[in-house]
Amino acid sequence: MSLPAIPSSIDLSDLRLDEARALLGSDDATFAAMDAEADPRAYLQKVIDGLVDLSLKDPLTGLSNRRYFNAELEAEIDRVARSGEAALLLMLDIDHFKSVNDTYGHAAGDQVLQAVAKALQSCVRPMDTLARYGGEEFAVVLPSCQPAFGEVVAERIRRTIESTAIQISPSVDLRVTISIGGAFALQWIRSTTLLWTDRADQQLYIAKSGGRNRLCLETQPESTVSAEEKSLLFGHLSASDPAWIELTSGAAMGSTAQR
Ligand SMILES: Nc1nc2c(ncn2[C@@H]2O[C@H](COP(=O)(O)OP(=O)(O)OP(=O)(O)O)[C@@H](O)[C@H]2O)c(=O)[nH]1
Repeated sequence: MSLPAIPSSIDLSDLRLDEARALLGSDDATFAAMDAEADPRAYLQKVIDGLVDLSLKDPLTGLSNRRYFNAELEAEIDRVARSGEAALLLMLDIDHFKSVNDTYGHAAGDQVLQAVAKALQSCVRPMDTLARYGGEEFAVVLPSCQPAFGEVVAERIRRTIESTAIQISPSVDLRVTISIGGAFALQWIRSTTLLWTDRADQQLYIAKSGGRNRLCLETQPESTVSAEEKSLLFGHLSASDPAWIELTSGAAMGSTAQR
């Protein structure tokens, strides 16, 4: 098999199917017989890494893509249903982005998307998942996020974007704003990614129609688990047990809505 020159990074659009099939079909003896300089194993590994990246990341911004984000959201729903911890989903949409494209061109629009993605990354914790959700819309899920903290983070994001100068040419710096809608996970209840994102999207809609460059967070929904259900779930704990005190306190069940 003749191997292509081994590039330092793989552009998957250059990969020919017969080459990929030959590499995948190679056994150890074939690899051993190949020119050591060409290092087909490294090439194959780069192809695999490239395919994994492609399936999980948005190529323009390098953020997680929607597919990966939805899987993370699903996992967070599961975690919240089991632990009752607070978790916040934020949907973020650049304001009047069409006019950036219309005025400065699509390439400049792409630069703005990349700059916004970078700025957003600087505002979130490593444990948060940030994604390009589509077009000019981003999403972030924040595990272990109490309402007061969520509001602070969302406001920090809004201000960071507003104050970021984006250089699209040597003489043009742009500034854009972002609208943010947020919704907390339903604690102790297994919801769906669709219902959760719908609730956050409704808040985003309110932020947009309220004038843009603002955030709207849904108040944390009351837990629908009654005191009786709680005692069935955690009845094995005594009332003086610290775990019971934590579980039945407002902080654990998120019964108060803070804005
Ligand atoms: N440059 C660039 N533009 C994109 C990309 N994806 C979507 N868009 C553009 O994003 C724009 C979205 O426009 P609208 O949905 O009208 O929203 P908007 O102008 O931001 O207005 P509001 O959201 O209501 O504030 C459209 O012009 C799309 O072409 C992309 O990958 N690159």
